[in-house]
Amino acid sequence: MQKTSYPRQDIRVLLLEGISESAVQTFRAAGYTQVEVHPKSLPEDELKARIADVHIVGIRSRTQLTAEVLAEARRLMAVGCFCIGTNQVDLDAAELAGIPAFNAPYSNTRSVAELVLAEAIMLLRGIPQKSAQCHRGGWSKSAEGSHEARGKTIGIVGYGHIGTQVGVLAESLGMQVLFHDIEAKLSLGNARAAADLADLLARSDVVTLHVPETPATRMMIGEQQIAAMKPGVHLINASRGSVVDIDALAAALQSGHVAGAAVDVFPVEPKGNGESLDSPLVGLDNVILTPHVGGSTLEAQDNIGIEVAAKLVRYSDNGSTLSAVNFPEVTLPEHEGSHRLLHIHRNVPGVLSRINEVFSQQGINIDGQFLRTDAKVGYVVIDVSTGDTEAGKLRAALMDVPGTLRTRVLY
Ligand SMILES: NC(=O)C1=CN([C@@H]2O[C@H](COP(=O)(O)OP(=O)(O)OC[C@H]3O[C@@H](n4cnc5c(N)ncnc54)[C@H](O)[C@@H]3O)[C@@H](O)[C@H]2O)C=CC1
Ligand SMILES: O=C(O)CCC(=O)C(=O)O
Repeated sequence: MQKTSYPRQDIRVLLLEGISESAVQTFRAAGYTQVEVHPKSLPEDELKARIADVHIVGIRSRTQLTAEVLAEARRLMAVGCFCIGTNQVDLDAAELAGIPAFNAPYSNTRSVAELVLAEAIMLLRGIPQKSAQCHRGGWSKSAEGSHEARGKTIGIVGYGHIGTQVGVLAESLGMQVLFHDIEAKLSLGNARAAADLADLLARSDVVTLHVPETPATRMMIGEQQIAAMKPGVHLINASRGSVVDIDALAAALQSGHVAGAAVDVFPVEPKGNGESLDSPLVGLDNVILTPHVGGSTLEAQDNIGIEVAAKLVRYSDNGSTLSAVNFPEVTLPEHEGSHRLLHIHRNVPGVLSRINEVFSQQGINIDGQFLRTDAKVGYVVIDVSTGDTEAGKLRAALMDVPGTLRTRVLY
């Protein structure tokens, strides 16, 4: 069990992977002066050493916060994923260490959708091959293999925030929109749900993937699914590299069954700028390769910086876990004039009554109490009107309650 109650200027924030300056400004404006920024992810050994000393860590998609790394994070109180995907964090391990993780679920949605639509047009026109030929001194002016987007069918796998935006933009070009999702989804515009994935694959001229990385989406597009697509189909993957069998895709691009592809995410991505991409797709003229930049626009990064930093500040200052991805969500009022005790514990019977006993034994009246639980963890927030010494004593007693994972006092 860790001690994690500090004044703001003692809270150390580590931001990795070139997180936007807007995040730094958001922390500073809130009184957090110890903000360290790194342009890249850190090698695992260095990450373990650095994470041991910080209270808040901010990452993007490259840093793997595994259970092993989190075990070194003795002081860590919150994780910020300055992106949409949170598959790079062992969310269960973080929760059981009493560490909520926050992300930005919408701030780069539009950026990904715009890139995907642009790529669909480029692929339908055969522009990647034509551009590559021109770069090599070739000149092949021909309409062969070039098509308008208008009237073609785009099949969207994963009709969530990004998928629906892609659908709306594609319809504005006159495309037919088909989608497949595991959840029942409201169709926007004239989009239609496919009967199933196989139906979508058989009917689409362009297939675009917008699912999260889960056990069910790993390799969901393999040799068999690619074979089930129309000959001459185009495939776009800006979701996660694990979703597509990259060797099967490379073979289908070489055979021409898949006419073109745009790939932004890879099973193994370089650790930083300057390292090269190792992929069977490298060197294929009919492939647009991008270095995981679907969400990398200045607009998106600026918004993500503000959004995630504000969530982290709110949790640190106030205890609110609204929109945490792995934690019971509590929206809390301000606590001016009172001390706020945060108690995170394993969700087992009897903990709450032991917590309340601590207050009655010390003769302290509770001003307000908030509780949320999920299957693994309970999160109790208790406001009391006491001095610093009494709050410290209460916290010490709360730390001894069996099942306690973490406590904090907000002054
Ligand atoms: N290339 C990039 O830079 C970026 C990539 N992403 C990736 O895009 C993913 C999607 O983002 P959002 O649309 O915001 O997420 P979202 O959660 O709004 O939508 C995902 C959709 O996929 C559906 N889904 C989940 N499992 C499925 C399955 N097995 N089959 C069919 N549908 C399934 C969900 O029901 C949901 O509707 C993120 O999880 C992230 O991995 C997100 C942002 C930027
Ligand atoms: O911009 C990034 O680093 C990651 C973008 C991404 O893949 C996401 O938001 O899930």
